[in-house]
Parts: sequence; structure tokens; C-alpha cells
Amino acid sequence: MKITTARVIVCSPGRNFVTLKIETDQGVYGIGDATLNGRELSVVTYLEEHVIPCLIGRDPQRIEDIWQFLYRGSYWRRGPVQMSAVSAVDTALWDIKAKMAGMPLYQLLGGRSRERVLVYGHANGETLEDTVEAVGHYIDMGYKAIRAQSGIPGIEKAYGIARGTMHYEPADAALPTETVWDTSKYLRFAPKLFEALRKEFGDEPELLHDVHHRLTPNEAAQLGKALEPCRLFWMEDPTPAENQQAFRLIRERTTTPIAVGEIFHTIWDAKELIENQLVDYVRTTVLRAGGITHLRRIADLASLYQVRTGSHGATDLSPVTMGAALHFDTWVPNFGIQEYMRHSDETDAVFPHDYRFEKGFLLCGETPGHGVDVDEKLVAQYPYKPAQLPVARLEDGTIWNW
Ligand SMILES: O=C(O)[C@H](O)[C@@H](O)[C@H](O)[C@H](O)CO
Ligand SMILES: [Mg+2]
Repeated sequence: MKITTARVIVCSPGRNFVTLKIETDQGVYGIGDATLNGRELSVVTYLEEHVIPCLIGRDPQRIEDIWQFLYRGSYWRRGPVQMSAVSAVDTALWDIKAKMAGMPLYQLLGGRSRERVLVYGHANGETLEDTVEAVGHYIDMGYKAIRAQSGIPGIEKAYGIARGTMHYEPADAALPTETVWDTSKYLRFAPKLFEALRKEFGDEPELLHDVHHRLTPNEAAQLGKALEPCRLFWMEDPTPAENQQAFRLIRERTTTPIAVGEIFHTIWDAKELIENQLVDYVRTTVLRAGGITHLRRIADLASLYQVRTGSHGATDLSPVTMGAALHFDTWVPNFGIQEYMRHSDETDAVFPHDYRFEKGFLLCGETPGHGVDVDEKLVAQYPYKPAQLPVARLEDGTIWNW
């Protein structure tokens, strides 16, 4: 069996997506997602100039060998551009293998570990009251777990405030939008939000919160401690994880569960955090860390330390990633939760898929492969639009973590 062609498909049905389609001499093809939000075209070039020429003529069944070839063979290993490209190839190859076997992908991974995949949705509001209302809306839709992000009094345009209630798109302009951040206002406000949510909705719903790398370790410990009575499912990315040891300080001071990893690219980014049990959930997904092949290694390491998965699932990861992630989640023994930020109707139409939402859970389909395709005719209606992620500044103008 041979790879005959591989093509990169760029489209913008509401937001930009980069998709890889690998075709074979047996008529079977595979689809992978290579979207790197705000830096999309760098991955397009990496794939077109450096990866695709190496794929033509290769046996697509040799997934492991192709992974090693692309990872080790580049010499310049790791990083978001390379690993998004490797992820797309790997996802497409698993799609091909599962289609050849006539099986849904989760069967090839080892079969079903659960009947359905618990997901959390995104409730956002400009004020505390709006956010409480938005959480109520998700509960009415059947969600069991909800992430709450709110505007903060005195801060204009902080992270996570959606324009509508259902869709949040941070990459909103060709040049980065500048947002403002103030840690002390946030630290005073965040516990009030979660106290109000518990008061309104009781103990039952799982509540999550994304700190988006904004705090120092000490501030993160203060927040975790203040949120303990509100019993969060997790506090996400409380501080940047470049220095993995920073989490020791947070861990020693609070029992609020911690999730990190949406910007990790390999097992090395997560290794110390996992081995020292400094986090409870690892959020790395199929698209960011080398596809199914490498994510499986991260999940296996995590399982030794009772760390569970909580895959990133924002809308900048295309339905292709969501489909592959759901097969992974259906198999992985140490599953925790899956993020599910709904795609727009245009995006869903461009990427026909067989997964579905039911009462707070997602169910992957039974179609051979990962169950997601790309409609190449529709794609032509949505050309690429430059869009970058925002930056954050403190009130005095200092650049801060976004
Ligand atoms: O937890 C999340 O869902 C994330 O933090 C996203 O909203 C990211 O900001 C986005 O994926 C960047 O491209
Ligand atoms: Mg996040």
C-alpha cells in the first residue's frame, strides 16, 4: 500500500482551519487537523514544503515509523509548528488504518472503556449575573459540567468573554487585539462568581474555570484556596507551565484540582508535572502533541500517577480533532473529561461527522475511521482570513500572559 497524494486544505467557515488529506493507491483516504490558531500558515508551509514530499510513496500502514521519521528526522524537534504537522499526519494515518480494518478508531486502540464521554461546555458572561444566567442555560441543555468565565468589574475585555452565549472566538482580528488584565481585581472577583454559582445551582453541576496562565504560583495558590469551598472540578492553567516545578508551590497550598497541557507538544512538557503528581488532569490533545501515537504515551505515563485526561476542545480545534479525540476518550482508561466548545453551523457543515451530543455527553460514531470528513466543495466558499490571538497588557502597559 502506498501514499499517492497529500493535500493541505485551508478554509475559514467562521474561523480558520488547516486540514490534511492523505490519499492512497487503494482509494482509502485519511483526514487530519493541523490548525494552529493565529499561526495557521506556518503549519501549511511546514506540511507542503517539508512533510508531504517525504510521505509520497510511503506505506501508510507504518504509522509508528512515519511518526519517528518526521519527529526525529527533522532534527529540529518539538514546538507547535512541527507537532501540529506531525499530529495531522498521524491522525490521517490512524483514520486510514481504521478504515482499512473496517472499524471505528476506538476499536483499533483497544476497544471501548466507557459508553459515553463526559464533556464540559463554556458559559461566559460580561457580568456575574450574565454568567450565572449562561451557566443556567447550559444546565437546561443537559450539561453536567460547565466552565464559567466572566467579565471582571473594572477590567474591559478580559479573557473568555464571548460575543454570543454559544460561541467564543479569541482570534478576532488580523492584528492582535490588545486586552487589559488586573490580577488583584480578578482575585477579588473570581471567588464571588463561584459562590454565586453554587448558591444558584447547588452542589450537583461540575464547575470548571480557566485562569489562562495569568497568575504567579503564589497567586494561583491563593485562588485555589479561596475556591476550595466551591468544589471546582478543576482550575485550569493557573500559571505558565514552562517551569513545571512552579506547580509544587500551588499544590502544597491548595486541594483545588489542577489541569494543564493545552499548549504542550510532547510528553517532555508534562513529564515532571505528572511524575510528581503536581496536576490532576493533562489537557494535551490529539492535535497538539503528535496525534494518537504520542498522546497515547502521555496518557499511559499519566495513568501510572492517577492523572487523568481532560483534552482541549476549543473551537480552533476542528471537528476532525474532536472526532479523533472522542475515539481516544472512548478508549483511554484514565479518562477525566473532554472540553466541548460547539462549532458554528458553517464549520459543522464543512466537516461532516458522526459524533453526537446527548444529555451532557458526547458519543463517537461507529463509522470506520475517526468519523469526520471534509466537504471540499463547500470549502471553496470559505477562503482563509488572517486572524491572530489577542495579547494582554497590565493597566500600566506591561505585556502580560494571555
Ligand atoms: O481552554 C480553552 O479552551 C483554551 O484556553 C482556549 O480558549 C484557547 O485560548 C484557544 O484554544 C487558543 O487558541
Ligand atoms: Mg484553556
